[in-house]
Amino acid sequence: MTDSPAAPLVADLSEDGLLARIFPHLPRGPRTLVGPGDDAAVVTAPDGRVVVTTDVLVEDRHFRRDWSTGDDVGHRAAVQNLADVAAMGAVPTSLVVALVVPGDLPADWVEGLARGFGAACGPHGVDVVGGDLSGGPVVVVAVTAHGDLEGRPPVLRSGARPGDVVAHAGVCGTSAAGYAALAAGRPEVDPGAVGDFRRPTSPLAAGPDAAVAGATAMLDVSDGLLRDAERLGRASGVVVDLDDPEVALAADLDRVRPTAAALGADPVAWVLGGGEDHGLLATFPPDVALPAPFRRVGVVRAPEAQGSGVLVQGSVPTVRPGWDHFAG
Ligand SMILES: Nc1ncnc2c1ncn2[C@@H]1O[C@H](COP(=O)(O)OP(=O)(O)OP(=O)(O)O)[C@@H](O)[C@H]1O
Ligand SMILES: Cc1ncc(C[n+]2csc(CCOP(=O)(O)O)c2C)c(N)n1
Ligand SMILES: [Mg+2]
Ligand SMILES: [Mg+2]
Ligand SMILES: [Mg+2]
Repeated sequence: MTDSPAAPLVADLSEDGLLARIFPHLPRGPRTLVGPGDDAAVVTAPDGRVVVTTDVLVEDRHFRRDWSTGDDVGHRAAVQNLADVAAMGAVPTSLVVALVVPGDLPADWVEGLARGFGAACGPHGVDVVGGDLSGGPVVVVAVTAHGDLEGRPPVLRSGARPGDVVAHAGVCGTSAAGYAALAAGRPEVDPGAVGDFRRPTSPLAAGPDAAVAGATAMLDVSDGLLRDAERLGRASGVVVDLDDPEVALAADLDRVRPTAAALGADPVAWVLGGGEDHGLLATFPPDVALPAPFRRVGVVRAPEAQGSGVLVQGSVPTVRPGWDHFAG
């Protein structure tokens, strides 16, 4: 299939030929003054400030080509970057996409990747305004995202104060369940979770909504609830004390429990330590009505003897806290 003329490999095309297959899939709206095709893009920045963030996906580290299509990887790469913009309380506006592909990759895979970006960005009015293309030994997708604070102050990781309510929007543990099902060679155990692993959805509108409601700190949960809550706690110099997960995260636990039972895994470890769901974790002053779909998952406490970080019901968590590329 891969060597038929109808399905060319990347190596059968020129750079310009590959770009010609990518460009038609990229969303383009009125914010973009100069889009793909020139030396750089030009976009509007009405606020006078620009939110900018970058995240990379590496083949066999973040995705496997026998587990995910090009469309899936494009979608995931877009969402994980859009979630970082939303986590600042901003509205995502545009992306640039740097792509490394091996010559033996089917060109259709690259076109699917562009389509995945379009599918994830288009509905949010986010434009893909440019990028870069290189050959290399494995697929690498590096995305830079921009966002608009619409006149509001950014919501940092460092603003949580003792007494604040800790709240989460989105799901916890579903992506980990999907990953585990794929890793066990049993994707049929939970096709929905496998779908969420391949194409996570982030509650992007909840970021600006949290900012408007007065969120004191926020981040997206990319590496696991415990690890990211700990980051927020340390950045703020406080303790994020999560409520009993069996109560606060009952819906997430119920969602993955049958899959965990089928695979002999611990659902609490997935919900507290699984990453790549890209929900938003935020803190709010205690008198604030939580904007939908945020739900309370804990409370902020002053640091005690153990310093800042994360606890579960006042105790040091016992499950693996989440993903770290270099530590266990
Ligand atoms: N190579 C780097 N050079 C400069 N700053 C970096 C580099 N890598 C990460 N950072 C910065 O460190 C901070 C933490 O980065 P990190 O990637 O952990 O956050 P994230 O993108 O929200 O999470 P994740 O990548 O796990 O989804 C960010 O402010 C990021 O810009
Ligand atoms: C093939 C394969 N193996 C393992 C995983 C799990 N995984 C990889 S990176 C990461 C955290 C977020 O990364 P980052 O911090 O870089 O955004 C997680 C949970 C996967 N997705 N695919
Ligand atoms: Mg990052
Ligand atoms: Mg983040
Ligand atoms: Mg990370």
